[in-house]
Amino acid sequence: MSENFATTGTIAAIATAIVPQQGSVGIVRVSGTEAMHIAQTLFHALGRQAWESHRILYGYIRHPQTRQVVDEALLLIMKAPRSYTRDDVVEFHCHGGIMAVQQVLQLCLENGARLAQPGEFTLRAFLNGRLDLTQAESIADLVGARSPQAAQAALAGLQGKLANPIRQLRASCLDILAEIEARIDFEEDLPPLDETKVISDMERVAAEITNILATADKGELLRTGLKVAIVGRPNVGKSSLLNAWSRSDRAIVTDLPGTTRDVVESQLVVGGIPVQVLDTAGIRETEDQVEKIGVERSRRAASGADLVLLTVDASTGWTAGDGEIYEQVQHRPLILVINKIDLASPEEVQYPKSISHVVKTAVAQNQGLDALEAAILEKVRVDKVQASDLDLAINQRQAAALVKAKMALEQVRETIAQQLPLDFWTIDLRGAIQALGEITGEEVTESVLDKIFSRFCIGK
Ligand SMILES: Nc1nc2c(c(=O)[nH]1)N(C=O)[C@@H](CNc1ccc(C(=O)N[C@@H](CCC(=O)O)C(=O)O)cc1)CN2
Ligand SMILES: Nc1nc2c(ncn2[C@@H]2O[C@H](COP(=O)(O)OP(=O)(O)OP(=O)(O)O)[C@@H](O)[C@H]2O)c(=O)[nH]1
Ligand SMILES: [Mg+2]
Repeated sequence: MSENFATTGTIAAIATAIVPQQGSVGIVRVSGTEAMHIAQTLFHALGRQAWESHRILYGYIRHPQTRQVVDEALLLIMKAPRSYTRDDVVEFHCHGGIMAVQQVLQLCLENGARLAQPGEFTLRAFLNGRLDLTQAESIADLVGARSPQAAQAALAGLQGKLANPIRQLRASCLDILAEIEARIDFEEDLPPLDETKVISDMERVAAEITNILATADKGELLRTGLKVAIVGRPNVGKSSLLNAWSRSDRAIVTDLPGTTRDVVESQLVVGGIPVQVLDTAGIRETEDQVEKIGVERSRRAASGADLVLLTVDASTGWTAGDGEIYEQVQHRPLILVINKIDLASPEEVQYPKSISHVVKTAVAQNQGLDALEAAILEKVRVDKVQASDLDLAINQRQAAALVKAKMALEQVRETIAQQLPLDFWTIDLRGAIQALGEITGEEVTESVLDKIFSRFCIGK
């Protein structure tokens, strides 16, 4: 392992949010051989309570030298191997805010622990065999989930709904490999290799890989979500759209053109997909210094978004200003929102024929938002996320490894077709086994682990 991930020693970290005012309880977690000793040094249990595994003790945390009380707290003990990491774990459940947990963490560090790296508790759970790599990734997904559906998909992964089929595929490949290798090693004693069966077994594996690969797009959408920028001329109703859509007063709305100066964002869920919506300053030529910067930010938001909602005003029709904005964003995935249809017929709006997706709204009356959501899902070519999608939704790392495995299997087919000797068959078959093993972590390099676990938060 890299020095970042030294697997020995006792690690400690604050496991709960460290934003002030963001929790009524704060937890400091400690894992490793010194965990129990640290607990006994710092924690003073009241009365006669047993220091046993899976017990909660009530008492005080005290500075071991000054005896000064740092907090009134609970102590949770989980002895190896019945813990999150499979090592001894203790947790100090302190009062929330940041003062208590920061002091308790400091005391842990002064008494035999070192600060945990991001994801290091989960890394230990992986290295100690409690979790496979897909389950560890699911934990990061669960913590980062921005929609109930994304959380549900992460939980399925945590329960092994990806690991199990991948392990089975790898086991099938290992069986095929054993069949072939036996023929290489003990050629004379065995019946000849059933080539047709080898091929059909490999095809079954390849077909299953294809099925699993088909879940990657949805997995990506559930994990990273969509960034949607609302752009248009001043006063067309962009901020009103953000507010109506998010059922909030997030953005200032007035009848003065040029109200919004900065990018205002809101987090929504559309058909199960987390969506970050950006309301932007109305785009126009202006001499106002502040507004100029705002307009520049609008352009940047549009070019950084997965989808642009070009919003126009039905009561003014399509104007030259709309045309100029369209020219700037037309190469991006785009939906035209014709707003204020309570004031004028949308049929009067002469928009360019190159625009394929059009939605008519009166956002001030909450009209047309369902149609807008439907158009967004259609534009990004996904159906609403179904419950069955949430059982299996792979990430990009897993997809890349599956593609590698599939290509390796195709290569074996090629080798067989060319009637090359058995030794050659095994080379690519081993490649497929290796790629499948990378997904669950049976075969994984340190740099891959570094990449996966460094994305975790500290304390996880
Ligand atoms: N206070 C607290 N809450 C938490 C966690 C935690 O670590 N601490 N968790 C984590 O972040 C999650 C719960 N996950 C956990 C997963 C496994 C074990 C555990 O001890 N597993 C043992 C089996 C225990 C037994 O058999 O009784 C094991 O798998 O070996 C504990 C928590 C969510 N809530
Ligand atoms: N009648 C009607 N008025 C609307 C509708 N949507 C917005 N408005 C009004 O249009 C005016 C401008 O709305 P905003 O949401 O501030 O417009 P904006 O596009 O954000 O404007 P800037 O921030 O200046 O670019 C306000 O007076 C809104 O009440 C609508 O659907 N119908
Ligand atoms: Mg605005």
